Amino acid sequence: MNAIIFDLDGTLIDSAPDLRAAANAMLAEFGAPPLTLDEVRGFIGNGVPKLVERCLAARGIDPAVHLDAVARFSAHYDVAPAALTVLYPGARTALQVLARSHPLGLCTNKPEAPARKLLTHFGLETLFGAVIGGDSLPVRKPDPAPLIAARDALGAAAAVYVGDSEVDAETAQAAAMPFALFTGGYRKTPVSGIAHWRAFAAHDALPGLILRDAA
Ligand SMILES: O=C(O)COP(=O)(O)O
Ligand SMILES: [Mg+2]
Repeated sequence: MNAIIFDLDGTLIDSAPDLRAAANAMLAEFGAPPLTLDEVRGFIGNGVPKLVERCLAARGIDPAVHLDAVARFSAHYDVAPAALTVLYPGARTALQVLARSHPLGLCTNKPEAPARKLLTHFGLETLFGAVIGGDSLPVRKPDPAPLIAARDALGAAAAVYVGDSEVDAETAQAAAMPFALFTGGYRKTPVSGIAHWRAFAAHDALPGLILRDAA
């Protein structure tokens, strides 16, 4: 049975407001003014260390404080990652429908602890047979290893990856998996420039999109 593996931020959940809140709390500790939601949204996709690096650069803060800044960001984010975060409309139903016939996995660049906390918050943790975060392995997406690890953990020979970003498309390609692109997430470039097998703008369409070949 083919597995279906999901990205998290910008694919299942709109988490940018909480990431922004943690980023701005961290920046305030360095005496820097806040970033807008659009700015922070544009920094998401390559994991927390990269997000923090981009925040520091945007505010002209010395990159030498990076490690300290990552710890400060995580201290803010990890206590309440779901305060302002919502599931995309239709995401829960789509997951429930797909879980009836396929093993589901999660492969995100978000660290594993807050990723699991978010799944639990939304009551989704039992739907996922494998959860790989950005700190679960020594490498993160776009390296294909985390995606392959999620597939292997599900005991599946093949899988489809569902994500929202250029990084996800590159990861799926490197792992030789078909990629379904959610067009309403945090991508930075036009859909036409992102290699994909299928694309969807609303989660209600996802089960049909994936199951139509699956029989
Ligand atoms: O943490 C990030 O930067 C992005 O997380 P994602 O891989 O779930 O989109
Ligand atoms: Mg994403």
